[in-house]
Amino acid sequence: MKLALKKWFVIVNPTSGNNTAKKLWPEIKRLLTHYEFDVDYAFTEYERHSIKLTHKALELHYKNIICVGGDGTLHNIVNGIMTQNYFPTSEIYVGVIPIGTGNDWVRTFKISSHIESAIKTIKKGHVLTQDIGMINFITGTNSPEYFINLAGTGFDGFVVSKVAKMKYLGKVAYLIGALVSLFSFKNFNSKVTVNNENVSGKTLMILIGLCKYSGGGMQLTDNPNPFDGKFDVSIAQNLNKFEIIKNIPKLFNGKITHYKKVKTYKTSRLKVVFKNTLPFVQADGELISEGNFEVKIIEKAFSFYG
Ligand SMILES: Nc1ncnc2c1ncn2[C@@H]1O[C@H](COP(=O)(O)OP(=O)(O)OP(=O)(O)O)[C@@H](O)[C@H]1O
Repeated sequence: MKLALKKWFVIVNPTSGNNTAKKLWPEIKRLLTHYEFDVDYAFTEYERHSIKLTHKALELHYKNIICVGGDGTLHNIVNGIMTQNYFPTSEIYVGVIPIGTGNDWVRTFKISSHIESAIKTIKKGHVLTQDIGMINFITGTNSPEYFINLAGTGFDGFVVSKVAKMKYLGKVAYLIGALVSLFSFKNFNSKVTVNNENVSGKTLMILIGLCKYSGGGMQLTDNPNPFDGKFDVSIAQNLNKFEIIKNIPKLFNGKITHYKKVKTYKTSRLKVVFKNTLPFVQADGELISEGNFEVKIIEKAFSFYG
């Protein structure tokens, strides 16, 4: 078997950032060579292909992976890392060259969206190891889904389903997606079990955060720390359309968590049970499924250059 410990495997999602990754790849490759990275690479050919490419890279003993794409590509690489048995997950090192629409995860760590600066960050070789979230659906046969940034359900998942069709608009797609969703989304009934407390009733959305930003720069959880072994959870209760519109600036400046109908928690696990309707569940901006679920933290599971 090929031993590739000092080589880098680059996973390129050509569709990221409205297909800009494909156009930028020759320049990225040139810069990687300039900074003396010894790379092999593969383009993703279909949705979630990064999971399989990650498995393949690890099978070939590449422990250094570079993600060229957005939050969705990184999410899939994380799911590839968490579902393999070749190496302990924290001993696999990921570098990110952000070419997405939202690029939310990198904002927390101030990894630049400028290609050469992002490559320099990887070259510096400074490794951080953060916590990962694991979602298990209680009903159905879904295998666990892992997330690195933020998972959510309700209005949040509904917006993600709308945004998927409008990413050609760029970062503003998230805000427009939220406004469009206002007219069709209905609050749902849920019971959230968190820190031995049951929070029941009409709910707008439930957010489970590890890092600070989502939805193209929104700050929806109170004070997330990806290294403290805890999620920052926000439960937005029965907000009406007027209250949502009034609070739009607070979605971006982080003050939404201070609103009277938003409850916040720090916890390492929680359970969400729905009554009647089953809203979409999203993880790192990717729609994953519907249904009752449990979430727990896996401490210090993901290592990256930052
Ligand atoms: N070859 C492909 N064809 C179609 N979809 C793909 C392909 N490769 C990957 N994907 C899917 O593309 C989706 C979006 O990728 P990604 O999130 O990286 O870009 P983005 O949406 O522009 O960025 P962001 O999530 O930061 O806004 C992912 O769900 C991934 O599964």
